[in-house]
Amino acid sequence: MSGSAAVHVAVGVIRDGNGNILLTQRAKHTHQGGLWEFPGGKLEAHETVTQALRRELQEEVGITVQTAKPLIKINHCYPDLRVLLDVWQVTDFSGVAEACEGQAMQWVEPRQLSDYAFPVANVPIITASRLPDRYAILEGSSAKQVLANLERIINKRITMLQLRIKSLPAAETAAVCHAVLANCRQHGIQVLLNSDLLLTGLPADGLHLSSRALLACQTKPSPYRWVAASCHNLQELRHAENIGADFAVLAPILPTATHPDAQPLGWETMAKLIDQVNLPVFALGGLELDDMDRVLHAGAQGIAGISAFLS
Ligand SMILES: Nc1nc2c([nH]c(=O)n2[C@H]2C[C@H](O)[C@@H](COP(=O)(O)OP(=O)(O)OP(=O)(O)O)O2)c(=O)[nH]1
Ligand SMILES: [Mg+2]
Repeated sequence: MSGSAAVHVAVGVIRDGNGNILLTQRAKHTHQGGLWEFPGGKLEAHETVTQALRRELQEEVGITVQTAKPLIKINHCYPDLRVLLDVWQVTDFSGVAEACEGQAMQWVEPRQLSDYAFPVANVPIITASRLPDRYAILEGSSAKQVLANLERIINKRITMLQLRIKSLPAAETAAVCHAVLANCRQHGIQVLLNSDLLLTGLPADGLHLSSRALLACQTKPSPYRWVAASCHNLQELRHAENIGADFAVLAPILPTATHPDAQPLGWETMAKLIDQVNLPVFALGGLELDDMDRVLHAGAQGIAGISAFLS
């Protein structure tokens, strides 16, 4: 199968006003029959992906797409078929969803997606649909500064952050981590601890591997709700994918004052790298929130940043 051209499929992760996601069940006799899916279907000749998305979602679930943004692209080789799943997040639509082809249909909370049996190619789509489009990196050169930065991040309505404290004495680091975790819990922010922190027993939501820690892992560290990894090139991205990391952060995309010596990847290389892995990837380095649209269209999950969320 690997030699034949991939079947290009437009797929919609459709959300209602409460954040629930629409699932339908594939007909028994079809490819991957009986499994649950995000509605969508194959591009017809001369159709763009957004045209196909619009047509398929009208045909299958009777809705008219008003706003959609790219979520993730998955290249997957089934034993009998190679597919390119071009997944879009539908954030606004008109009409009431109905099962136009007699298929089973459900609105499902993101955390309940794991209760449904999907085609194997869908694993990173499910992860992507549970992740935000902004991932903050919380740092600071003193306890006071870390907490002040957290305050600004909270005001930006961030829902996920990486805690990366490098330069504080051990006792102060532990105290600050506890304070950050308590504050984040209160505000519904998920916290991933950077692997360099070397603190055990903290009630965090996940682990963020430095690229060095990533390359030292042969399997996904457990038990963590989220495992993320810092990557700078294709080798690291592939390694993150191979060990089953949930997502990666790719850097630096643009020149940045924090890493003046690092060679930026640029937009084109970033898009090419992301295209080669089936993994949600946040773009980091010199980006601002205004770049979000361009970042999403380059294939990324969203923007990661230190200063991007501090203004
Ligand atoms: N729509 C959709 N297709 C998926 C998902 N995951 C996954 O592996 N696929 C695969 C199954 C199929 O091989 C292909 C989608 O084809 P399809 O059967 O939906 O195509 P279609 O709606 O145009 O159907 P048809 O006209 O050929 O009957 O992609 C998913 O979440 N949604
Ligand atoms: Mg279909």
